[in-house]
Amino acid sequence: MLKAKNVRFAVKNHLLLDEISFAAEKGEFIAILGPNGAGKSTLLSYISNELEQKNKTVLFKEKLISQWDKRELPLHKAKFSQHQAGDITLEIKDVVMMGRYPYFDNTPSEKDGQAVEKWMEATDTTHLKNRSYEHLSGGERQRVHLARVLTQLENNIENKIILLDEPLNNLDVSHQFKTLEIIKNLTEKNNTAIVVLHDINLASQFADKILLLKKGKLVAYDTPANVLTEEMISEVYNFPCYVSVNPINQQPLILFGQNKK
Ligand SMILES: Nc1ncnc2c1ncn2[C@@H]1O[C@H](COP(=O)(O)OP(=O)(O)OP(=O)(O)O)[C@@H](O)[C@H]1O
Repeated sequence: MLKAKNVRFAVKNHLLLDEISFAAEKGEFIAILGPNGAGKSTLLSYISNELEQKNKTVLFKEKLISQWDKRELPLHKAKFSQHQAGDITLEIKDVVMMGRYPYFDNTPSEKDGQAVEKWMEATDTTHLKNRSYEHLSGGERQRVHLARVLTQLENNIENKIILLDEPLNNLDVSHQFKTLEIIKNLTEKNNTAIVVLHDINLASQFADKILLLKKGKLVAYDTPANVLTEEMISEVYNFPCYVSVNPINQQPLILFGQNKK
């Protein structure tokens, strides 16, 4: 579905991504984890073809991502970025409708309107539809952009990919779980999700695979049980931890800190 082969990316002699290779299969939920500055956002932007227009190291559906038609790719791939513009002067329903821009020229169709309604409902943003964006809270803004990105992928195409950079920022616990469940539902329909997360336990609970980064290098890429070990996590995050078992789903449960006794 998506293959990255020896991805290398440098800015002014500073190597941000160092020979990273991995393959994401259809239906997989992949969480990218790693400390601040590890290269998580850079990797997500790179595989999304935002950093190097002649990128020859990322294949999406067997074709170089840089060679995809610019109008066709947004129907198969959507990206949620960490930093959203703060000065949007539109009403919320129009912000979400931006996700349908690849589908119409001047006037949205009924289908476009239905897609907007569907994903506003799912992201719990319907009640905000006539509000102006600039006055929304951080978590509300986050959910509006999530609705926009999901609306973009509302079509009959199979095996789509969604790339999300810290989608849980500013969300309360119930909206964090709702968001992860939306992503999980997409992957259960054979779409692929690659998601940058900071919460290791949520990644452990929801992801099929963890891609662990440190200083631009891929440290591990495997199931949560194989990646989230005490040795690996305390080494990568440079912080002591204890790994237990989450009684809800039997996945690794990471507890940070040191026993002071
Ligand atoms: N355009 C750039 N020029 C120079 N350095 C950059 C540039 N973009 C990113 N970096 C540096 O590359 C490193 C990786 O950045 P990136 O944003 O990918 O990290 P991250 O793992 O997503 O971090 P965080 O968890 O803090 O969001 C950081 O040290 C950052 O300062």
